[in-house]
Amino acid sequence: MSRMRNSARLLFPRSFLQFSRSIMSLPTTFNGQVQIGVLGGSGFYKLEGLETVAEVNPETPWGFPSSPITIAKTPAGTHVAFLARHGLAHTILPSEVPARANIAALKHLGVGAILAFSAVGSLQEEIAPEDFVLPTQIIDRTRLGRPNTFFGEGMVAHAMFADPFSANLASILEKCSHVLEESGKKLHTTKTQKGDLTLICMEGPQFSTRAESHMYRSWGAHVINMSVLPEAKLAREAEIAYQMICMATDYDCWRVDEEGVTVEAVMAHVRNNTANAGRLLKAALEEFEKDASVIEKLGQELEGSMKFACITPQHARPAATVEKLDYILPGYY
Ligand SMILES: CSC[C@H]1O[C@H](OP(=O)(O)O)[C@H](O)[C@@H]1O
Ligand SMILES: Nc1ncnc2[nH]cnc12
Repeated sequence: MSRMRNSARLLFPRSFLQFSRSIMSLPTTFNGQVQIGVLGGSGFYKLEGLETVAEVNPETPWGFPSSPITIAKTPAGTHVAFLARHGLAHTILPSEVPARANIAALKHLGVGAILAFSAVGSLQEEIAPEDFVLPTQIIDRTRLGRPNTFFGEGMVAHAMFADPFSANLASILEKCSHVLEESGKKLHTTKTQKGDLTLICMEGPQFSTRAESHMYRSWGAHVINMSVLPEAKLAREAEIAYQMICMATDYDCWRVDEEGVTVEAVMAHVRNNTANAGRLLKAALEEFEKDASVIEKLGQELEGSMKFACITPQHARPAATVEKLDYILPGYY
């Protein structure tokens, strides 16, 4: 036994062994209520600085999520669920992200509000790499038919999506802009911008051509990624308040004298962005905790909306579909 342990030491560094032991001993179920969900994007694969209380990997009616979900607790007792959108080792293409399973798993844990982090290209001069943006609008440029609804299979529903993000979540994040200012970066919001901030969601995985980048700018768009859809639509159907936090990594390819965007250029800013994302999240959680009713209200923001969004009369709803939807909207149909 001790010989086995010694040979493991030779193969793996002590820190790795300690890390895997701590993961192995975590509970794999969680029966409490998780209030906040966090989706980590490129470069943001784990939650730092909070006590981890469980790691779950639920099979939802739409399959398994992108990664196991880490459940952590703040010192004040708020539970936060963290999920890595592209998997822990970044193995999932934007078009392949199992967004339905991700959102369903978070909702089933009780999550009422999601903070979704994303690396984006900037389409405007004033949004510099490493600035953050709270978008208010989306233009859908996805092309490969990513599954974008929990409905179908005999049940038809149409969710309202005119304002795809949660203004209440955004206003809490706005109060934390000092976190970015302390490191010389900006948080761009409707207030700083004096109007909407539009996020283009392209299919990828290749970056845009220059002509596309110019076209998006002519549409008045501000930032571009490959991730917000269908995530935001599914959060809406699951009645979860959702806000994306865009972290600029590059100027895409509209600046004519500059090289086009590459993964290398993106990754050069990801480390600083992830550190700032952690700080912003910590400040936002503290902001939520100043008034317990804030989180409760966020969870109630969309409550009941999907009951009335379903147009299929009760007698025509297939039992199997109702059962599936019960996972995210229990007792609704
Ligand atoms: C690594 S550059 C392109 C990639 O980055 C963004 O991912 P995420 O939103 O998960 O941070 C973008 O949407 C693309 O998927
Ligand atoms: N320029 C860009 N286009 C699409 N997604 C991105 N993610 C980061 N930079 C991007």
